[in-house]
Amino acid sequence: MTDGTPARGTESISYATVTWDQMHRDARLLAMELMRSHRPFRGIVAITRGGLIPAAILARELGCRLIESISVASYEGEAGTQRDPELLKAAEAAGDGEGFLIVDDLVDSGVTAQYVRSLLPKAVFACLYAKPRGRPCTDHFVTEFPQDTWVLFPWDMAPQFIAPLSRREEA
Ligand SMILES: O=P(O)(O)OC[C@H]1O[C@H](OP(=O)(O)OP(=O)(O)O)[C@H](O)[C@@H]1O
Ligand code: HPA
Ligand SMILES: [Mg+2]
Repeated sequence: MTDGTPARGTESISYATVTWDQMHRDARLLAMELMRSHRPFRGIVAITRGGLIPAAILARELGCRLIESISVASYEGEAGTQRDPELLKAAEAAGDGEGFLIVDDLVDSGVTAQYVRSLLPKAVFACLYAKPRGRPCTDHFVTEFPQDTWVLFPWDMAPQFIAPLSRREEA
């Protein structure tokens, strides 16, 4: 797309918006599920950049103070085409992942999750949102979106003035 709006592939795509409030609520729901189903985690590994905000909320709720990060790049360009994941920074403090929780904002194709899991095979993986193809790659998630829907996160949006219908030339 010429305006920079992301679209994976050439197929038509719908958009779903996620607000800060919604993300916060979903992260708290995820924290409740994780508290119910796991022993306390030694630490959290946030997948940058999208995983950083959910990781901060989960760390607060779960009482985790050891936060590691892992940086992986796989999407590029305005069209958002995906290439093989490239490791920009490893999660050295997490070893093989034993006792750690890996956190990301969403799983789409599952490529990022699969790659990070291969590096930290003993960690639990959690994210807020999942699309059908990525769903098997996560142990926990809160909400599913259709595969052909692009999720617009709050950091990708800004409130904008919009003219009333009566003032729009082509209303
Ligand atoms: O399941 P996948 O198809 O691999 O897609 C999911 C990944 O894509 C996005 O990150 P992106 O690589 O765009 O980088 P960012 O987090 O830095 O925005 C998102 O935050 C996930 O990490
Ligand atoms: O739907 C999405 N939204 C934002 N970033 C993404 N990265 C992969 N899929 C998505
Ligand atoms: Mg990401």
